[in-house]
Amino acid sequence: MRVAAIAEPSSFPPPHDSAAAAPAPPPPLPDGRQPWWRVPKQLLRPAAYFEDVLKGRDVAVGQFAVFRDTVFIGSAPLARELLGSEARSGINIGWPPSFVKLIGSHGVSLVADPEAHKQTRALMMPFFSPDAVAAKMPAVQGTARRYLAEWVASPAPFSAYDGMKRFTFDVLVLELGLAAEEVSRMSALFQIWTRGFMPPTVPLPFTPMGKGMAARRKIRDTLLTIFAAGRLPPDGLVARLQAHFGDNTEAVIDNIITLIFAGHDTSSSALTSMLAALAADPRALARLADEQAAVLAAHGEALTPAAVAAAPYATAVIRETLRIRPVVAGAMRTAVRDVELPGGLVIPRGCPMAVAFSAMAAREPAWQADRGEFRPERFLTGGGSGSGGSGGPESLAPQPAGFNPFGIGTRYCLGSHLALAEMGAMVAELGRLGGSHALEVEQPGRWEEFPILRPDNGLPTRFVRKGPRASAAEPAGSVAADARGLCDQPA
Ligand code: HEM
Repeated sequence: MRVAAIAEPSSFPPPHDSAAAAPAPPPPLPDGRQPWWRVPKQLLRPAAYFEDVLKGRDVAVGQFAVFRDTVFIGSAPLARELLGSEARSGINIGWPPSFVKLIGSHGVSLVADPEAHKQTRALMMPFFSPDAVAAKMPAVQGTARRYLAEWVASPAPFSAYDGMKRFTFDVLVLELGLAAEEVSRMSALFQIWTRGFMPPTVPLPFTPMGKGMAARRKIRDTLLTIFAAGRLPPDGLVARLQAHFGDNTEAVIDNIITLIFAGHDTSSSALTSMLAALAADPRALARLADEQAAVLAAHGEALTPAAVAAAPYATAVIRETLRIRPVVAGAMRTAVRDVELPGGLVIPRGCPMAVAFSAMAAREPAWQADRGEFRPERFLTGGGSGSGGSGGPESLAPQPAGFNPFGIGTRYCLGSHLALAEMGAMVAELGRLGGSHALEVEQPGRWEEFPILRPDNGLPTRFVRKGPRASAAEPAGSVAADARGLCDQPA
C-alpha cells in the first residue's frame, strides 16, 4: 500500500454531493521514507531506523516489511491515545504472516478481537500480577543464585546470553509447571524456533523459517506428551488455559509458545545487556555492591519488597539497561478504519503502523545531552545524584512519559512484573558479588537486533576474584561465598 502520496486525498471522508461543498483533503502525513538501500536497516538496527524515519516527529510515513508504506508513531501521548482502546481508536494488531505462523494465531498477542483478547489476558493475568510475582521472588532469586554460583565457579568463560536464556527458561518453566527434564529439550527447540523469524520468511525445509516451523511441531508434540501425562499442577496456568479453551488444544499450545517466546527471549536479552553494561562500567558495579551491602545488613538475604525498595540504584540500573538497549523497539499495528490524528492528519484504513517505543524514549528532552551513555543516575533523584539532587535520601525519580519499555495500552506487557523480578534478582546478586569479583567480557562481539537484541558470540564473560580488600568485604551468604573453594582461580 502506498500512503496518499502524500498529499493525495484519501477516500475518507466520503465525497459530498456538490463540488462546492467538497471537503478539503486531509493534510499530507510527513514523509520519512528512506532510500530503498536503507530499508533493510529496519531488521539490522530497528531502533535507529525508527529514528531515521521519524526524525523527532510525532508521526511520519516510512517503509516497513517488504517496503510497504507504514505510518510510524513516535509520540508517547499519541501512542497512548491510539493504543489505549483498540475498539475506540480503530487500531488493531498487524504482525506479519510469518509471526502468525510461528507463534500461532490463538496466542494472546495475536488475538485481534478486542473482547477475546481481553478474556485471554484475564486468564493469564493472575499468574503475572505484582502479588503473584512477589510470591515467586524466592524461587526466582534462588534460580539466579544457582546460575551465578555456576558461572563464578567456571574456570572457562561462560556464555552470558546462553546462561541468561537458561535462567529465564527455568523461571518460566517453573511458572508453567513443566518438569525439569523437559527443559533442555524445549530450550534447544526454542533456539531453532526463534531463528525462524529471520528472513527470508518462506517455510522451506532449508530456510530458517522452515526449520523454525519444524521445531514448532516438535515443541507442540512435546507439549502434547506433557498434557497426556497429566502431571501438570491442577491450579496452574496450563490447567487454566485448558479449562478455558476446552477441546481447542491448539489455542493452549499457541498461548504457551507465546508466553515462552515473549517471556524468555525478551528477558534474556535484557539481562545480557545488563551484564554487559555492568562489565563495561566497574563504577556502577561498585555502587551496586555498596548498596547491596547496606541492603544485606538491613534486610538480610531475601529480596522482599522492602529489600528491593531499599535499593533504588539497582532499579535504576534495570531501567537504564532497558532505555539504552531497548529489547522491543516497537510494535506493529494496522488501522482497521481511517484514523484521524490531531491536526487533521489521517491514517488510511488498512495502513500498517509501527509504534516506535524506542524513538519516544530517544526524544525525551531531559536525556538529550548524554542519551548514548549508560548512566543509571538519570533515574534517581535526591542524594546529590546529579539532576535535581536535593541532598536528601536518594530515591527513584518519576519515569518520563516517553519511557515505555513494556509497551503502552491494551497490549501492555503481561509479564512486566516477572521480567522486573528476574532482572531485580540478577542485579541484586550481581551487586552482592561485585564487592569480591570483577566482571570481565572476553570478547564483546557484535550485537544483532533482529528478531531480538543479542550478542552474536553469546558474550563470553567471566568473574575474576578481586584482591584481599574486596574479599574482606564479601558478605556472608553471598553467591561468592556459596561458590567459595570452587572459584579460587588466580585473577
Ligand atoms: C525485559 C523483558 C520484557 C520486555 C522489554 C517486554 C516488552 C513487551 C512489550 C513492549 C510488549 C507490547 C507489545 C505490543 O504492544 O504489541 C509486550 C507484550 C507481551 N509480553 Fe512482554 N516484555 C518482557 C518480558 C515479558 C515476560 C517475562 C513475559 C512473561 C510471560 C512477557 C509476556 C508478554 C505477553 C504475553 C505480551 C502480549 C500481551 C498482549 O498482547 O496482550 N513479557 N512485552
